[in-house]
Amino acid sequence: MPKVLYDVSPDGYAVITINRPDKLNAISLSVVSKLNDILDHINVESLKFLIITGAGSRSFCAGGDLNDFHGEMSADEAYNLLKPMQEVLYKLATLPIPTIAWMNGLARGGGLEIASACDFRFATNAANYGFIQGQLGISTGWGGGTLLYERIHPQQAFQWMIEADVKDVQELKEIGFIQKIITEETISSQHELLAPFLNRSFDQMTLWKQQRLSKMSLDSLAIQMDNEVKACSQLWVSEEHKEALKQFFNKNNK
Ligand SMILES: CC[C@@H](C(=O)O)C(=O)SCCNC(=O)CCNC(=O)[C@H](O)C(C)(C)COP(=O)(O)OP(=O)(O)OC[C@H]1O[C@@H](n2cnc3c(N)ncnc32)[C@H](O)[C@@H]1OP(=O)(O)O
Repeated sequence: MPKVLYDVSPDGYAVITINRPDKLNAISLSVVSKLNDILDHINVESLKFLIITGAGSRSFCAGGDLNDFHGEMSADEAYNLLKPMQEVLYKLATLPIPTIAWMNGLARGGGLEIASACDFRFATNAANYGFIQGQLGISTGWGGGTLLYERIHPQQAFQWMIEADVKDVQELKEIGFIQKIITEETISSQHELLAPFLNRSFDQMTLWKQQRLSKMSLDSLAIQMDNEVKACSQLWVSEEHKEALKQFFNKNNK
């Protein structure tokens, strides 16, 4: 099965599905390349909005695949490893149509960076969500910290990064990270959460997205996201990060 699925609905929206449910939809390097390819070829003129989700009911995305995103390397090598996914997130964040992260299950680390790249986040109440990079001795490596500051109050973003805790949907709602709680997970044109998006015209959706993007300084966004990758690359080689990876692999007997 393809690791990323792309489906276009006749009702005028598209769905990207990260399709590695047995690995909690962790982002491998091959997933990065497929996401990049899809975003480069989306026919935005024929779409009202784009959804990104994860396959299965357990996980939206457990972050970077630690089998691919690890190993003895220099800070420069870590930068080269992280940078392509940062570029994917920049493309997602600046797509000319609205985007929704359909958080069908848990999210960790880079999974929340993907969600932060989207304009809207709808999350299931049956899971929990953590910007846990702080626990791993690193910072956000794909530019998602910069994006988080665009989505919620800076004080809340700052605190979440430092505390690196796992939150439930009520907490996410309180800090304004998610807009809706999903109780019926299947994505369909009949879903009540999608009705307001489907009832608007193509031109309305594009215009409102343009308006939203005009409130962000895109050049500065690109620079800040790149700086974030550089900063994470420096932490990548720290003993704290190596120790955190060792614990994951010990637990999973890898
Ligand atoms: C690298 C980029 C960086 C960034 O820029 O932000 C990050 O994304 S850092 C964050 C990376 N992600 C994590 O650290 C989360 C790792 N996963 C977990 O801690 C746990 O899986 C879980 C999310 C707490 C769920 O635990 P549990 O219910 O016990 O499930 P398992 O651990 O058994 O996982 C099932 C299955 O999935 C594999 N898996 C899960 N997460 C990843 C991952 N990030 N990379 C690779 N593989 C992952 C896990 O190994 C299991 O596979 P099998 O052993 O083959 O069954």
